[in-house]
Amino acid sequence: MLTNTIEQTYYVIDFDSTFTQVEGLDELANIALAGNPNREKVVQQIRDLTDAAMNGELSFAEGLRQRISLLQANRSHVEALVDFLRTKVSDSFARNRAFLRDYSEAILIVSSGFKEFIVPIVTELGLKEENVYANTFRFDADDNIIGVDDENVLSQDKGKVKLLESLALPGDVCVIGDGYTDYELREAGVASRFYAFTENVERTKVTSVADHVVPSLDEFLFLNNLPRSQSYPKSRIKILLLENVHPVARQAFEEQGFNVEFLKGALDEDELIEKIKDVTILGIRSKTNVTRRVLENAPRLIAIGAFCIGTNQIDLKAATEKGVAVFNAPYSNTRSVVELAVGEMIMLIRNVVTKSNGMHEGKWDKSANNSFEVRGKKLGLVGYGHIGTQLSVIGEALGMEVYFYDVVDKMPIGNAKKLKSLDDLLRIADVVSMHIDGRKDNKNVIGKREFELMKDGVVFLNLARGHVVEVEALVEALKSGKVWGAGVDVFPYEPKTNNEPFESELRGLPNVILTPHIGGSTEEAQEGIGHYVPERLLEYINNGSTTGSVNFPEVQLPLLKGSHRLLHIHKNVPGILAKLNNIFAKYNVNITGQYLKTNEQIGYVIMDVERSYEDGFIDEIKNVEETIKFRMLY
Ligand SMILES: NC(=O)C1=CN([C@@H]2O[C@H](COP(=O)(O)OP(=O)(O)OC[C@H]3O[C@@H](n4cnc5c(N)ncnc54)[C@H](O)[C@@H]3O)[C@@H](O)[C@H]2O)C=CC1
Ligand SMILES: O=C(O)CCC(=O)C(=O)O
Repeated sequence: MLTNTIEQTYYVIDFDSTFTQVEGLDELANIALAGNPNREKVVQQIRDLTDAAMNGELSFAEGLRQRISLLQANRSHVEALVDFLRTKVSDSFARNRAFLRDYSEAILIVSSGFKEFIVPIVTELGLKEENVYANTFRFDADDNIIGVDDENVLSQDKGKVKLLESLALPGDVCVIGDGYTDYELREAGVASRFYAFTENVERTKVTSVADHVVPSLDEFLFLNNLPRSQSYPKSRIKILLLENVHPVARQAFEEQGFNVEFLKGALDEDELIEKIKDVTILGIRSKTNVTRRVLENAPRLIAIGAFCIGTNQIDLKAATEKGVAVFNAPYSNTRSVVELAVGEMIMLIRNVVTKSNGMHEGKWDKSANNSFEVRGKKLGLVGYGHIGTQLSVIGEALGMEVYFYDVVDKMPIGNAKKLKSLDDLLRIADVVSMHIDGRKDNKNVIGKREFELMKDGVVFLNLARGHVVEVEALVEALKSGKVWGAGVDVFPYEPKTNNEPFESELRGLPNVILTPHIGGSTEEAQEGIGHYVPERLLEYINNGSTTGSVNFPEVQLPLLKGSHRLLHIHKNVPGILAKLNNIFAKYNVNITGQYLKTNEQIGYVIMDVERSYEDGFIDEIKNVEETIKFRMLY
């Protein structure tokens, strides 16, 4: 019985598919009918009856009667059900057990399920047995379930309404549930608000009549300013994933309760500006340009994940100025690019492309003319980073002499030879392969002059970025025979989606392999990237760590335990830490951990503080003049 008579708020919470992820009776049938050849059919019949009752399409009492008669369950099945339900408590309820415990006086479980399985589950999370209102089974002498307690109003139509009327709770009542019978409490006036709970199941008939739709208990607690385990509900954090990133990425975010939008193609600047307004995390590959204009229209954006190596499509300077951390996958597709380059090089030197094209036109040209081995040839790598060095190793294993040129002094791997200038490399190589990054300065690194320096009949590969090679010059060099064959994977303009046609002067030229920017597009690479980038982003969102960021100072933070973590990103000018520390002193806030890292543009200060502090403290921190972004985690 409720003993609390003070005017207060009562939280009436449904059990099946709200407190737990599943419907108790459906699962009981599943357990009881194990081994029965008709199990699937009967369980489905029970599910249909549950759904019809939850949607308000079938009288509740009739639905319950029919379900019980289909069950064929006994007491031991109920015990097995309790064990199963322990593993099926809704995630947001499990993580908010402190709220359940601290508000247990005010929380009522009102369910048309059964006390035999509800009470053990909810009391383990701190609720009170006397606050559970539900049906009870009737058993026969052999412990078989033969019916329900018909006297209990909850086994009748409008049972929840009748119960709440009889309780006459002395305060405001709000209801959280996934079924129409939960809404009926609001409709009947015994509750002032109905929150449709959609973490496990979403019924349009129910959500359409709700005062609020809450995808998790966190959202409910946030809306009602109640104590909660998450400072900000994840369901409110929008993640926009573009360019068909691997499904494991989407799953990683959804599993943690984030609100994910997934698009197959890229967006142009205006489309992205429209979409990004309420986005907190953006995921892209190489085709979406994140310009300063885009960033200026992204007030909530805290991080960008480039699901690839290159980050030249992102205005990194503007991102840093706006306090947006950028992460990439620096080596997950390295091997895929290298393998494609090796394959293309062999096909071109061996003259396979021309022969294959000829065969498709009916030409049988069996001859060794212009077909060579790669063994003993000189491989010239422009750019000796992750990809260049991998290709260096494989080139050597194929018996090639490897030469490289890099703007940075790099250690040669194996017997590779470092050359002092690009010109030296172009003069010596039989195969020139581009592996430099896509920074702006690298526009047209290879143009007419550079092709002229190359050996006659050179093989040329560009799997780096389209703009590093002047396409007209390459076309001319191919037509003149200076370049014998080319493999091109990247282009100055690339179609945004697979529906857009590909236009290029390179189309139709013989001995040219054209691929649609798929150097990194293998199942292995994409899955690897799909795991790697979300891990970095989630560490940043949940913990503040910036490991692997390409534009933020790197900070690897300990897990947050018990404190509040303040994350302050500011312009890197002298005196900010002193200003922050003065505010801490003024409010007498105890700091349990403090970390600071800077780069040329920004400073990133992380402060772990004890949970209790006066109003005004956080506002003062946010209002420090040089603040770019501020976040708080707990
Ligand atoms: N086709 C595709 O699908 C893929 C293309 N890429 C492209 O390949 C590029 C290289 O990738 P990684 O090797 O992982 O990058 P990395 O950053 O490890 O290596 C790039 C190297 O190029 C050097 N470099 C830059 N500009 C140069 C110049 N003008 N002359 C000589 N050296 C220069 C750098 O010092 C660095 O050593 C990426 O930036 C990306 O644009 C990467 C993955 C897939
Ligand atoms: O797979 C992609 O979309 C882009 C691959 C790429 O160019 C990169 O990783 O830099």
